[in-house]
This record gives sequence, C-alpha cells and structure tokens, in this order.
Amino acid sequence: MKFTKMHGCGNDYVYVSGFQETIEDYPAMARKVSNRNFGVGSDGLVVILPGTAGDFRMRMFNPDGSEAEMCGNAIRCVGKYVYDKGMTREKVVRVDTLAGLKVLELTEEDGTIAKVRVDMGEPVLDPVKIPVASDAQPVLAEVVEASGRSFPFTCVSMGNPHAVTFVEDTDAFPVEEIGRQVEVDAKFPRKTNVEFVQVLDRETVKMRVWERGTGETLACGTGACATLVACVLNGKTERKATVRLLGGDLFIEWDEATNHVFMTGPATLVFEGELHV
Ligand SMILES: N[C@@H](CCC[C@H](N)C(=O)O)C(=O)O
Repeated sequence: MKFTKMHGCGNDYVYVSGFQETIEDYPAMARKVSNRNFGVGSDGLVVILPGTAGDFRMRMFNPDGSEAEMCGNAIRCVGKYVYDKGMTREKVVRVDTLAGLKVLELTEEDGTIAKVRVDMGEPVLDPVKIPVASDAQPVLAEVVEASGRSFPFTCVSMGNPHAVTFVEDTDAFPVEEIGRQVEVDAKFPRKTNVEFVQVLDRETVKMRVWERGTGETLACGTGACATLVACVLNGKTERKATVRLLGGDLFIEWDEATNHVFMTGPATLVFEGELHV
C-alpha cells in the first residue's frame, strides 16, 4: 500500500489515497500504520476519497481505530496532498468530513503548498451536541475530578468534542495523568479531547493537548480552535490569537460577523513509502 507521511505542527499522520488503494478494514489499518515500532508510526490514518458535496472527502482514524469527525492538522495536509500531486489545480479546495464541508485556501511557496487557511465553521456550544452532560450553555466551568483535584472545563465542539482548562504552566502540568482520566470521564458520552492552556497575553496562548483515541500529541488543530473559542468566552484573549503548541504555532481567528473559526498553519511532507500489508 502506497502512503505519504505528513505532519502539521508535528501532529503526524499516514495519508493514503482512496483513489488508488483499497482498505478493507480502516480501524485495523489505523492501528497497524500508527504503531511506532511495528508500523509506519503516526498519530493516525487519513484516507483521501472522492467528494460528494466537496471536491474530496477526508476520513480520519485515531491510533486506537476510532474514527474522528474532524482533524484540523490533517485537513491542511490533505490540501497540500491533493494540490502537490496534481489532483486539483485550484487553490481553494472543498473537503467533506464527518463534521461537514470545510473550505481550504492553499498558499504556495517554491512550487509546493506550505501553508493552508481553513474555514473550520461555527463552534458548537450546545452541551447536547458537544456532547457533555451539563446544564450550562455555554459550558464554561464544568467541573471534572481527576487525581483528587477539581478542574473547571469550558466545552466546545469543532465537529469533535473538546474540553479546555486553564493552567498556570503547561510545561510543568501532568498532561498525561490528568488528560487520560478526563478523556473517559462519564460526563463525556463520546469521550473528549482535553486541552491545557496557559494564557501568555491577549494574543498568545500556550496549549498542550491530550487527544481522544491517541494520547498526548505535539499539536491539535481542532483543539487550537476550541482553545481560542474558550479563551474568548472566558474573556482571556482577543478573537485573533496565536496558539503555541509543542510542535509549532497555529493562528486562529473567530470571526464575529460570520461566527466562523479560521485556522492558518503549515502542512509538511515527511516522506513517501510503501507498506507491506
Ligand atoms: N489532531 C487532530 C484531531 C484528531 C482527532 C481527535 N483525536 C478526536 O478523536 O477527536 C486535529 O488536529 O484536529
């Protein structure tokens, strides 16, 4: 099976063209390719397929085999993939996802796509739709207990669920210990991604993420969007801010007029390969 390894801010996936390859069992393939000892090694599997409403369709699977509705870092790489491989000549590309149609604007540098801006759509703040068991709307401080401590979470869906909490120092925070427990807390019926955020100033935050179905990753695009929305809802930043992740920076805007969130960041090719399946 031919594949391409790409990353967005260090959030790395194995990309497979569904135009050329047939995968019979997506969850099993995701578990296989993601394994960093026995597979290619990645934060999951992304399959690029023909679109229905859009030009293309993206399906994304976590290393545990679960399918996510949306992946911000992957969708930027899908834009790079389809343009650099000549599957489109357009610099505006529409991609179907389980979280709806997303529109990508591609920026070329030295003959390849280096940067992508994505219209991520409207954040979902209704607790039933996120989903999270809470009576509040928006959910600004839903308390979850982990390791004997109480953490107030602001909950946002960007198509997939996110729970954001503010901490003093992300570098020192026990992300794995707390994230692992919050991900599977009974308040989150479809589990949740968990973001730990340190506000540096009104236009810059640091964030570390524990991803549903994956563990800690170097970056999460939907998580960066949920973080900015949580920051604005809690009066901590402006509507445009840089989110500093372990693997790089994403620029996020929450447009007041349209209520849409926009994410701008890099898309990077690592290598191409062939996997014996
Ligand atoms: N890293 C991604 C999100 C991937 C899916 C997530 N683990 C989930 O299950 O919702 C991103 O960049 O958005």
